[in-house]
Amino acid sequence: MAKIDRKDVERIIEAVGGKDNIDAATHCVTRLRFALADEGKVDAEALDKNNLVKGQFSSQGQFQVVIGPGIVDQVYDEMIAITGGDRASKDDVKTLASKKQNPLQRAIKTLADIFIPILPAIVMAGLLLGINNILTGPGIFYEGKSLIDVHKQWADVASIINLIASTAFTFLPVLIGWSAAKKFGGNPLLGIVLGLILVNPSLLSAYQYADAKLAGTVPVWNLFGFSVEKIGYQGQVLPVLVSAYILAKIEKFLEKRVHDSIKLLVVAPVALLVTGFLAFILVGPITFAIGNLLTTGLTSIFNSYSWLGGLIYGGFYALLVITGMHHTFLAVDIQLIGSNGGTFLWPMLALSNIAQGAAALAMMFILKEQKAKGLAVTSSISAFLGVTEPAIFGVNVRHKFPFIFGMVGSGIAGIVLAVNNVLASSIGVGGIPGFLSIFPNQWGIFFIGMAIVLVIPFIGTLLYGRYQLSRQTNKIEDTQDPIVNATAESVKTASGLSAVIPQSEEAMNSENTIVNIMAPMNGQIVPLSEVPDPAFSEKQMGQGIAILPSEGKVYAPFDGTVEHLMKKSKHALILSDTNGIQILIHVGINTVSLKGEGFTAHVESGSTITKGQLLLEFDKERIEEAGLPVITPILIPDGQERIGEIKEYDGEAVQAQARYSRLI
Ligand SMILES: OC[C@H]1O[C@H](O[C@H]2O[C@H](CO)[C@@H](O)[C@H](O)[C@H]2O)[C@H](O)[C@@H](O)[C@@H]1O
Repeated sequence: MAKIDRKDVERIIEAVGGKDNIDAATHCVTRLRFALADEGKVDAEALDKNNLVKGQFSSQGQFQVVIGPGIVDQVYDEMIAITGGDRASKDDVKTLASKKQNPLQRAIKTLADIFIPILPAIVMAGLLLGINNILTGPGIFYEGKSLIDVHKQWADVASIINLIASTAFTFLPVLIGWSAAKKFGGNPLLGIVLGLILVNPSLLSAYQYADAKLAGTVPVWNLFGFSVEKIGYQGQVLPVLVSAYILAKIEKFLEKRVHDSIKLLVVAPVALLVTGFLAFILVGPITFAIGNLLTTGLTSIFNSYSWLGGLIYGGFYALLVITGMHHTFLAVDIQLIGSNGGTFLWPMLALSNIAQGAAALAMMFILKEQKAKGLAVTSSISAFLGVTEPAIFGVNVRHKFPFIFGMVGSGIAGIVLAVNNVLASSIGVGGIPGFLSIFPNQWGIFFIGMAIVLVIPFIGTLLYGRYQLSRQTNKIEDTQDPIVNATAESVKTASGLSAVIPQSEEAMNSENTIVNIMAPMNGQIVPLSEVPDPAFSEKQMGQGIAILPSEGKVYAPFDGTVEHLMKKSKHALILSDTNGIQILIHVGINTVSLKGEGFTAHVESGSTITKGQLLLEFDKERIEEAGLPVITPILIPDGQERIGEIKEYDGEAVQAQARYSRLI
């Protein structure tokens, strides 16, 4: 194990602004992760000059100093010894780091954190409302009449479906109250009660408010001569969000101050009473007005510049998905439905899903490798059903042009929808089933949009992909590697690159020792530059390749030893072969945050391994569900002086067969 110079560690501490600038520090298998009080104090130049530092960058409020596998834990230990600081967990650093985000970033994240947990309930309700739309919409099956007008025996079936479906929307403040109270650190049960208070049936429903206001029949409470409107907040987002924040604050305030013996009697009743009064007197009326103002503003912008709005939202929605910001718009959709009875944003979301699916599907005809083809098909089906991450991260972004064609198709369809003011009556299942949530009288135009997002991304991707493929094939024929030709059988693959399968390992031997490292997993080999993490893509720690795994298994690429397996998270392994050559296998990106969930290790640090042995299993779906890329960098960390040259190969990875690199 390499020895580190304490002075270098001291210089790192100095370069990140000194001990006092470090709020918390932790490390993963490759880097130190800091929550710094002031990132402005970082001396990037000094870090660059430091012998231990391979790279540095800031992401989501965390400052990361790339050290490399094998020594990062030593550097961390030394740093803790020097600073006398506490060892922090990754969560501590994350929490502190999130405090470094600017208010807008924090607000976006808070909204997403509140709405993601309630998404399944809303989507289920939207799907059922869609079925109800089909049963009750006139003109779908019969001229001017609905299905239940003609087949009256179905009327009550539709009525029950409607009741089940509309419940989640009618009582939406209850769902938001639960999720928001949890997020703000309060008691979720009190959040539910708060939501129930805001939609209590004895209040005038928000849906009837506008008519009652016109008729002058809005009921009021008289509080010592002061009138408070007795209205509910059905379908509203802001009143319950703000009230839940106040509730959690009061609750936490009381929790700290009230004696344990009377907590039950005091905390919840006082917190709810104060919040309830504030909600009806102040928060409700103000936020109700703000919510309506925002939706009126957004609607009038879309009415005035509908084509531009459609182009921007439709075109860039898939980019929002990449950043995870898309869930924030759920709140806007819900507010639009609550205030206007329909949302013009959600139909574009549904078509954007289809566009990315169509582009991924076209890749099935471009890619040659069977597993990559399989991924293209399955991920496109998922996108057609409303979940696009597998298509976006697994196929489209990786090849870039399918993603762009998806955005182009979706932008054009967005214009068509926006100009025709196509509305969704609810949040439904995105993608193709999305039509169920569109008002049936607008299905025609929605289906035109659907045709656009099927045809443009599909044809565009197919034609451009074929053109690119033929160009690359020509290039390969001109520039084949003579060493490879002399010793191995070259196979042209989907990406037009060369995957090399050696005829025999002996055939590769020369005077130098050649270490052939076999692929540790099945999948598609891609260049490190495609890994969405600069520590890997910029080769800050070493050379190597990345594999898009087709299954969740890591095998031993050679005979040797497990030098290190991340104990808790199990997401990364350092292996060394019998010559002492070390490699790092890092399953997915930021998967350390899963804390081992979805990972099963079959070896431990120090285990002896034989080529082809199953080392680790991971649940690809679990990683993708968490919104994390499953792409797996495999590195030969820098600093191994015995290594002369590293050759990297591209193409299909077949565990223990396809050679992905050799060291001379
Ligand atoms: O916002 C409502 C929609 O939410 C989901 O879709 C969105 O989030 C997915 C997961 O991040 C993402 O894959 C998809 O592209 C987004 O549109 C849900 O799957 C949809 O059914 C729902 O309408």
